[in-house]
Amino acid sequence: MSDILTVENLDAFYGESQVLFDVSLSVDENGVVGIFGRNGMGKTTILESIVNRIDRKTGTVRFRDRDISGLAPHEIIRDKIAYVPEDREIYTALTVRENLELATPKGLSEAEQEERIANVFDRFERLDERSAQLGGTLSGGEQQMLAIGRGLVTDPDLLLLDEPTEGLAPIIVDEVVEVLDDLVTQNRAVLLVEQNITRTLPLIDRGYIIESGRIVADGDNEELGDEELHEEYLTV
Ligand SMILES: Nc1ncnc2c1ncn2[C@@H]1O[C@H](COP(=O)(O)OP(=O)(O)OP(=O)(O)O)[C@@H](O)[C@H]1O
Repeated sequence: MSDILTVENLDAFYGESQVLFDVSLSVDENGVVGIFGRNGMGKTTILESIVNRIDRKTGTVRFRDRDISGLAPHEIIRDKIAYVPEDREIYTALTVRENLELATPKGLSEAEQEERIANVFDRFERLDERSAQLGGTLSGGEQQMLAIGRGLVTDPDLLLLDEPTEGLAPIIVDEVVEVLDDLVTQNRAVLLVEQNITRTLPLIDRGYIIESGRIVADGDNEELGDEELHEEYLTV
């Protein structure tokens, strides 16, 4: 199967300090790929490099056959990549519906925009019930759903998700995992960054483990289920 995303020999820096070293990875069309690692290992920086939100990087990022390494973040998003960052970046003073409206691409007819939003409400009943509620008053799990919903209204071919289960109570993690499980059965590719390998490993087809900015292991979800790998690279 062909790749939707190919990252080759990526190095990334914050100022003088290098945080990614020769990272190469790929996501196949409709594939679900995970990147796992402890805090501060460089997972977010990989996603930020893909959407070019990083000051200094070298290496190549290709979306399908196109080199997108030099594109501005908004051009990358227009290229049908949605990025759901770790801090969710929802508008706390706007309602759920307004958050979704703002994320819907310009240039669609009103009917098309409405359809995109209706699709999100169909998928996330909790958001539908709270459509007039302010973003800042949602629970952590609901905010995560809204952040994912904001990605989905762009109808992306590739969804980049940064730690969607982070900071959520176990019962809410269950709900978010259910949402992700549903998402990954659709015709779109997902690149998921997580510390929580136990809960999210069943969702992925393939994955990578990162340690101090370097990929140290990769494999299918059975191979990445190895306890020794978890001990060495993931247990805190
Ligand atoms: N804006 C920044 N300026 C300087 N250093 C940074 C910046 N952002 C991240 N770093 C550093 O880069 C390294 C990788 O951080 P990154 O956020 O990519 O890790 P992570 O694996 O996503 O961890 P976390 O789960 O904590 O977000 C860390 O050492 C971090 O301190």
